[in-house]
Order: sequence, then structure tokens, then C-alpha cells
Amino acid sequence: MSETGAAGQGGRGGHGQGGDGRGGRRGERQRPAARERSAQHRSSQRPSERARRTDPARLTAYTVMREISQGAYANLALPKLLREKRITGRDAGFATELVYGATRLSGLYDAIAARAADRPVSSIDPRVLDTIRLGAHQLLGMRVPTHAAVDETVALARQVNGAGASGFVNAVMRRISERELAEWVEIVTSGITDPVEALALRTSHPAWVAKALRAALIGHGAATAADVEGALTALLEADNAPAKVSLVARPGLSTLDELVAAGAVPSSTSPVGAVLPEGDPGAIRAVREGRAAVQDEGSQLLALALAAAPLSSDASADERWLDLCAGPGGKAGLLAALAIERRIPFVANEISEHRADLVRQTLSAARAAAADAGSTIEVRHGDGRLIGEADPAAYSRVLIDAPCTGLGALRRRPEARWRRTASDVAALAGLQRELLVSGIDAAAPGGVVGYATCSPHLNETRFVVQDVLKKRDDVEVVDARELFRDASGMPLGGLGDGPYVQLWPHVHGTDAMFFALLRKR
Ligand SMILES: C[S@@+](CC[C@H](N)C(=O)[O-])C[C@H]1O[C@@H](n2cnc3c(N)ncnc32)[C@H](O)[C@@H]1O
Repeated sequence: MSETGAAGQGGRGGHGQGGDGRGGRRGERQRPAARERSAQHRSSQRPSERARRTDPARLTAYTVMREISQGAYANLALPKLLREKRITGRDAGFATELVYGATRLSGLYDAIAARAADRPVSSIDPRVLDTIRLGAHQLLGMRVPTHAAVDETVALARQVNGAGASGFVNAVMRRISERELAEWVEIVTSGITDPVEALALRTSHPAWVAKALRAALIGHGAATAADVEGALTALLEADNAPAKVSLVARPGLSTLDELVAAGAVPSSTSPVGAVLPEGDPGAIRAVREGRAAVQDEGSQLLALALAAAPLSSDASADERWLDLCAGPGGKAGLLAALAIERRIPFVANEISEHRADLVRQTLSAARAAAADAGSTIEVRHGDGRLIGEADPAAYSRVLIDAPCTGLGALRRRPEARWRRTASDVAALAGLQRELLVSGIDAAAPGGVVGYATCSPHLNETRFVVQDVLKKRDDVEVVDARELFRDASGMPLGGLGDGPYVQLWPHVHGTDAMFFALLRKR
């Protein structure tokens, strides 16, 4: 499901109409003075005089926020609950925007709530804090009129947090509603002297993430120390914008025409991609049948680049491809389709049994097509670190899409920025290096190896490749930029100084994927 457009999807009820305030346009928002009067009027009513229950969309959003606080993923928990509660259409969009926005921006909203409540958020019951985050997002990040945002949040608090808490929520909401977002940002960042830390709070990122992304922009050649602040601002803001729903037409299994006929628009970024402006991708037959899929265009470009990379003249043939860590199978799906077209056997390996099953599901249409074409697609469940030794020099193309922090895909995972810690980067370092070593060992002479991450963090990207290469003389780096072409076949710009490729949400509209191309001697 798309996470777009919640409040912007059309008017349903508005100020003065007794509605719940969803769907008003930005221009219809009350001005601060009117908002203040309205909030004061409301706050003079006892919470018990107001609506006792909120609507199913807000209640669902709250329930998912609680699940996220217990470790759930928004992109899994929310669609499941929406289905269970039979919430669809505009209401589903509203709930989605509430969960995604309130979760992404919780760092900023917590700082604002602490000021409004005049106490640290650590002293607020986490269940009440989730209610306040949802209310703050309606007031400061959506187009919900003040009275509706306050009333509905207080009603939600009464329903899920209790009557006592609803009085507190009412007071905090009223204080928050007294100022516009820009004023609050000014207030909460005013004491911060480090400009990156201030920007991090303004855009609701942990400071360590903002600092790592700043270093990555410079380290990958996307900015200089002199102009990095503008690029960093654009990148962090892009992390807060809902990602569009991108589709891939797996070659030989589906076509762009088929996706366009189902309502998608051809991508300008990927030659096999399309963008679905609205609607459920699961309703598209080609997607349901595994001939097409939801896939970031950056991931598409990366798989296409690996498939297009020239082998050296030492290569005996382009005879066998390997995806070393394939789960859940997005890139394997595209690579497998390309391998079938060339009648090349394809192996997808994954260490987690559950994720190996997901790869099997993802590749089911490709496996059927391979059988028809007399080609093979094999899904293995095992440790990729062992394949280099078990299967040395056996593959002409190897993809290592390494487990990483996912700092390049924060716009898709609203909770990820708050879950990750700087120590995760170090914890993954050894595994990333071992997988790359194994992948190189598995590559045949003259074959190519692609090392990829959906993180631009320098410690997960360049430094991994450079470290591994220091210890080997049987592999060389190839400039990968030439292989990244847009939908019209033109070289993609903004990829950095080479030889590696770094994509960026604020430049390419893709996740911040990293790709290094190596060739085995
Ligand atoms: C970034 S994801 C791969 C995404 C995938 N290429 C796609 O496009 O859908 C990394 C995967 O590596 C798997 N993994 C982690 N350690 C591994 C290992 N030692 N061997 C093989 N796979 C591993 C993880 O379970 C995860 O599914």
C-alpha cells in the first residue's frame, strides 16, 4: 500500500462541519490566532464533555505505534491491522500518514512535547507519549484543523490512556497548537551550538545518523566540506518524504506496457521500472503473479548494472550467476529474469530459512519460466561466507547485497532511524568483509563481483571494499558509473567521483544504494 497522501486525499469533514478534520488542504488551515482561540475554547471543556471515542483510523494508528514500540515494523504491522479492521481507501491513507509521520518525526515531536509539557519525555508514560506524537503530527505535520486534531487526540487518550491522562494530553495539545512548526523548531533548536546536531533535530534524525550521512556525502563525492550543509539538508528532508511506489517489470515475465495498462507510469530512472501514483500494487495481476514486483529503482539499476558489466577476455563464458545473500529476493527476481533470457543458471543463497522461503516465493514465476526455457534457478539456504570455499571460481557474476544498517532507506522504514545505533555499523563490519571475500573467491577468473548496500555509510561501503582489496591481488576495481543508465539509456548523473556508485534519495529519487564493481583476474 502506498503511504502517500493521507490528509491530502480529499476533503472529508472540516472545521465547523462537525467532521474529524481529515482532508483539509494546507490553505484551509486555521491561522495561529484562530487556532489558539479554538484550542482555548476546547480546553475549557472538561475532557469528559467531549467525544469519548476516536475513529477507527486514529485508533489503528495508535495500536500500530504501540506495536512499533515493542519491535514491530511499520510496513508489516500497519497493512496487517488495516486489513483486519477493514480500513481502506482514504481512511487507510490517513492512518498510514499518521503512523509514518509520527514515527519518523518522533524525535522532533518529543522535543516539542517536552517543552509543551514542561517536563522531559522520559517522565511521560510511553503510551501517552505515542498519543501525543500522533496529535502533534496532526497539528504540525498534516492539514488537520486544530480543533479536530485536539479533540480527536483527547478522545483517543480517553479511550486508550484513561480519563486522567486525557486531561494531560489536552493541556499538551493545547500548548503545541499555540505555535506553528517553524516556531517550535526555532525554540527547540535554539540552545544547540553544533549546526549538524541542530539540523538533525530539525529533520528528526539521531545526531549520529546526520553526522554519518554528512561524512558519506563528502566521502562519496556528492558534496564538498564547503557545500555539504545544503546537500545534507536535502538528504535529511528526503528521508522524511513518503517514498513513491516503484515497480519493476521483470524482463521476459512482464512488460512496462502491462504495468502502464494497470495504472503505472514509466519510470524516468530505470528502463525496467514504473511508478504507481495511487492504488494497491498487490491489485496488479503481474505483481500478484511474481512477474513484476515492488522494487526501488536504485535496486533495479544495480541489478541491471551487474548483468551488463563486461567480463574480461579471461572469462571462459558467462556461465553461472550467484546472489550470495538474496533474501527476500528483490534483486534476485530481476537477475533471475535476466539470467533466463540468456539461458544462464542462477543460484540465490540466503542464510535465514524464513527469508530463503521468501526468495522461493519471489522467484516462483521465474522458476516456472526457467523450467520452460530449459534453464535452472536454484534457491539455497546457507551461510554465504562458506560458498567461496565450497564453490570456488564457479560463477561469472556474483552479487553481494550485504546485510547493512539500511541508513539509505530511512524514508521507507520510519522506525529504523530510532532503532539503529552507531555500534550496529561496527557489528556488521566483519560480516560484510567476510561475505565480500567469499563472493570474490566464488567468482571465476574474468568474472565480475558486485558489492552493494542500502546504506551510504563509509564504514559499510568504500572502507569495506578498500580493506578487502588491500589483502588481495586477484581482483581489480572497475568504474561502475558507466553502467548506470536512465530509462532513456543516458548515463545517470550525480553518481560521485567513481569508481564506485552512490545513489541518493535527494538526487536520484532512489534509496541511497552503494555499488562497487570488481573484476576477478
Ligand atoms: C540487504 S539484504 C539482501 C536484500 C536482497 N538482495 C533483495 O534485494 O531483496 C541482506 C540479506 O543477507 C542475509 N544474510 C545475512 N548474513 C548472511 C550470510 N552469512 N550468508 C548469506 N546471507 C546472509 C540476510 O538474512 C538478508 O536477507
